[in-house]
Amino acid sequence: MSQSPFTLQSFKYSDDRLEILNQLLLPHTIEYVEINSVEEAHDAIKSMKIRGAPAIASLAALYVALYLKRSLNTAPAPKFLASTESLVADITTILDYLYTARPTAVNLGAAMRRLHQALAASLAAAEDVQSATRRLIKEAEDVSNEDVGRNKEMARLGGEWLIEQVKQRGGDGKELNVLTVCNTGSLATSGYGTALGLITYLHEIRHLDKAYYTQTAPYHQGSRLTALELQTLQIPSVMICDTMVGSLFQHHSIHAVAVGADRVAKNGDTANKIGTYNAAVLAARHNIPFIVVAPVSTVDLDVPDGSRIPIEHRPPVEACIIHGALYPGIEDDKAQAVVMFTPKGLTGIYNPSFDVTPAELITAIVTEKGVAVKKEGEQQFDLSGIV
Ligand SMILES: CSC[C@H]1O[C@H](OP(=O)(O)O)[C@H](O)[C@@H]1O
Repeated sequence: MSQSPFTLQSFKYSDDRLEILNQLLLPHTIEYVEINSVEEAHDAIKSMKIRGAPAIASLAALYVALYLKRSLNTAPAPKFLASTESLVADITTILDYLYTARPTAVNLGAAMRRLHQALAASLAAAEDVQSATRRLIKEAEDVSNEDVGRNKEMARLGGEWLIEQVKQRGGDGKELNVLTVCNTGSLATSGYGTALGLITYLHEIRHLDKAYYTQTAPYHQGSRLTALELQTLQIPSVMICDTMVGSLFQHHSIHAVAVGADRVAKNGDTANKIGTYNAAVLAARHNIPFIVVAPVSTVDLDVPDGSRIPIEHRPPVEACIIHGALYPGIEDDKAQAVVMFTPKGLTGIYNPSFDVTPAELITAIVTEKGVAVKKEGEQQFDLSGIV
């Protein structure tokens, strides 16, 4: 259950065990860490040992499932399993705590809300505590189980849409070059990925020439994580520094930019990894389609536009350090290093983790339900029909 067939799995889950791949140690060290308490789950998300909007939602939900399964197997039963009401009280505290781990990615909030709703349904149906617990375990596991299937669907829909777009622009739709930002692959999801899933799909159907990706400072999701995923999948790829997007567009034929999302507002404004907005501005300047690929659960109809999306600011020190391995000697796991490349004691550091790309710069928003485009002459999307 919830075991991904992919080489790089952001987590492993079984009936009595939940482990995450510590992404702070990638790409040089593959180390899975057990998650055994709500504090460890919260810390893993907050410290970005696990990251990526869908992956953190899955991890939080699976922690709840694990906690409940272990509790059912404990003798004597823990006090909170005395009644459905005490179950609701206990789990509500856990859900509300996990929800605070990271603020921008709406998937985490949506997953926690989904589990709140399962509890409410159990109360409304006057279910006994055993039934309510089993309902909640299933709902929590479904959060993760549903992810891979929908990722494959949006990858296919987005890939086919792009091929058609390129043909309409006079190309043959083959040998496509696609730029992406950050990491949106198996490491950011329960498997296959969103924007990186689209790129993988194009590769699988032999329509991809190369995947380009930005290093994505300061956490370096591109150079540490996307690089590893593309290498593992043997997808031809080229890494660029974040500052090179304009140069890439001037000197190479790039057919699309495909990115993931942490939250998409009702009008299509999209919060994604810092640097996404830069790429979108440059894509518009070069008339390159800019595609957002994200599950429906990333669309937040309660937020009318991007100005209302909460933007996480990471600790300043994270913009001053790089995780890696000592060079030379990168074959040695013990050579893991965190290097500070700014003067000690530096102050005045701006470190937002996300930016918001306005809908007017986005060509298409791809979800598992379809490809949304703006109506002729309009600057905003109407996403009300897809959620
Ligand atoms: C598959 S969506 C991944 C999404 O998460 C990233 O953020 P972070 O690494 O900070 O969790 C980024 O914005 C990606 O698009």
